[in-house]
Amino acid sequence: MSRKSVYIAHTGGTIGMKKTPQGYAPVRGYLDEVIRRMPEFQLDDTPRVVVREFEELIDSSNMTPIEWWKIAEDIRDHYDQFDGFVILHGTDTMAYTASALSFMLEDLSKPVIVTGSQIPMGELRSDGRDNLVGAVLMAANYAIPEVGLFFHDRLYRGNRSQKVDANGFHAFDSPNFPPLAEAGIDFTINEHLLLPGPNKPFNVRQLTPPRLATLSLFPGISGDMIRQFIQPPVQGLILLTYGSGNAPSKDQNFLAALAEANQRGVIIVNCTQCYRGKVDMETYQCGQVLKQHGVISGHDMTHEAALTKLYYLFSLGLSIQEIKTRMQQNIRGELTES
Ligand SMILES: NC(=O)C[C@H](N)C(=O)O
Repeated sequence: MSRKSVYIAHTGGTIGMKKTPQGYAPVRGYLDEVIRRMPEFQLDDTPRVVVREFEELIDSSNMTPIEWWKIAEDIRDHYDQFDGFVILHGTDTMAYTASALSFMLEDLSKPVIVTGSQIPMGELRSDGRDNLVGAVLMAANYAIPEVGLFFHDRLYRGNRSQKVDANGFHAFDSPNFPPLAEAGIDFTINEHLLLPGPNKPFNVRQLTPPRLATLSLFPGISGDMIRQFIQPPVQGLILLTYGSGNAPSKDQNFLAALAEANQRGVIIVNCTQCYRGKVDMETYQCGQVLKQHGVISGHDMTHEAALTKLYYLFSLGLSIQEIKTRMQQNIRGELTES
């Protein structure tokens, strides 16, 4: 059997950072060198890895759809030459990038696994080594036709994942979907959870980012605040609501502001503020009013998935009605249809 090969794209993040007088910052040429020296990659049965460092290494707080496109293009350009792909990325916006890539990489048949670390690779207690080796082995050896996020011994579906701990090593979770795989003494792949492989050739979709916004409800929010927030040119809003999708039902000004935006063609998607569970706008009157004023359900999507899916659907050039319909349907395993 020929040796497997994995392409590693290094975009930045703590994993490749060094201490500077201004705090941790990415350093060019550093991580490539560290990986080259790692004994794990000298073994005969470890996959062959090629590391490509991005021109500008960034803290992932600086990620935008422009960087997502650079990552997607890079995968496209190397797609045929490698068995799998690992994206080294900062943890802060890793779940957004994993979600965005899951939509942008259409008809994916090879693993694309995003990972990073909480402590830089060059430091004694770094979690980067385990995360990198685990991600590379998953990407090389298993038929995972989707975008995953590997962290602290677990592989999560990219568009189901969220950063859940700012300090701990168990920094990610996918609250509404079980892990796709676990790394113990053996790797356990939950094959029944994986997406089916594609029946069309791989394609990469560039996003033409619409003007989107996210707003989290809080006691005391007013209709005027909402109205200001969703002024034109905003085209879509992810509304983070209470519990199973509830909002203040007695504030007519608040509801009118939503209805006006809906009339203008703004797509308002209801996602819960809760860590786990789904939106159901039928259960409570405080949910039903949102539906009556044009808000659509985000079901059990993460906020990251809902936002990046909206970016993606706008980029397909669909009508507002079609976008609303497809937002509420499963397209990449990001949503559980009930
Ligand atoms: N652990 C990390 O990677 C955090 C860093 N600020 C980043 O997201 O780039």
